[in-house]
Amino acid sequence: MNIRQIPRISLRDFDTRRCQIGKELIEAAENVGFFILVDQQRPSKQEIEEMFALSTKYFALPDQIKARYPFIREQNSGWEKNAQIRPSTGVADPKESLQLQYFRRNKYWPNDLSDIPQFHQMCLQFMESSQDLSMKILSFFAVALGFPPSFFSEAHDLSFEDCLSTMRLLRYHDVTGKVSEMPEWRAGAHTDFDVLTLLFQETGGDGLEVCPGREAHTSFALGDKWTAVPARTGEITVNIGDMLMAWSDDRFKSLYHRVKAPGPNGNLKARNSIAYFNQPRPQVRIEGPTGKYGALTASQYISSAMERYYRPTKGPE
Ligand SMILES: O=C(O)CCC(=O)C(=O)O
Ligand SMILES: [Fe+2]
Repeated sequence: MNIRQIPRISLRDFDTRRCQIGKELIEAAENVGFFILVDQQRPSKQEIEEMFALSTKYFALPDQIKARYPFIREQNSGWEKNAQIRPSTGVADPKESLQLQYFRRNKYWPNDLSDIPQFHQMCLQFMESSQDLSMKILSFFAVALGFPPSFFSEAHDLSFEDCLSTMRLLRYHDVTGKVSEMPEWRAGAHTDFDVLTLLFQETGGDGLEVCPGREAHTSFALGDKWTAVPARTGEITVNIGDMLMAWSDDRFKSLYHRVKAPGPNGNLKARNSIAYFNQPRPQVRIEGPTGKYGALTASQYISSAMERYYRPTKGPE
């Protein structure tokens, strides 16, 4: 398979067009694994712009302040800078990021940012609207797999104390004057280990590329045919993660993706993105309808994936 086009799916008039939207989502999940949502009600373009403005303010804070909540691997929470070494490249992504897990919001989020007092509240709201949209999408996938429509909403219920869904604010460094010293990739090739990722990009921040052709969630399938995914503020790039590929017995595809660094004539300014990773509650059993793979709990799946994903991660700098 050699995709040249990432499907664009309009969510306009969601309630009256449910059937058509569901068909398009399932087709995109089966045949591609990446798609772009447009015309969604929430998170609205304005909410997304406000979130990017908040993220820019956060990353502009001095490193000593951000380092008060350092990345802790066991908790998949906190701030890192130049510390995530992707196994595919062996070098650290030139970026900084902050991971916020919904259920750890009281202890592990920066709740003391005097320059950005609205930080906690805005992140919370953005996660909640990302959650609602994710569950709408996942209800179609649940039915397609023969599960009840609420199957994934129950597995990802944010009202429980332990739901692992995570938002990640990302900022890839400004490379003005430094192009020749920078690694080729802003984010090295990887798959996401969650169930479903919503990725928010900003116009001007191109570089995301995907590699089609992965047949099993256990395989690497790193080909050499990469397709660019355009970055436009207000649209939402969605991709299937490894856990959903496993849960669907490999029917829905979790693709390798990466972020290419700009060349000398590209946009050298910092690139922001925001990811919302849907991860189920730890004791949920991941087992597909045909039983192709043995059942694992989400907690077991995430621990082994974190090991692969972050194996060589350095401590915070
Ligand atoms: O920044 C991007 O566009 C992609 C980020 C990503 O793939 C990730 O954090 O898993
Ligand atoms: Fe990713």
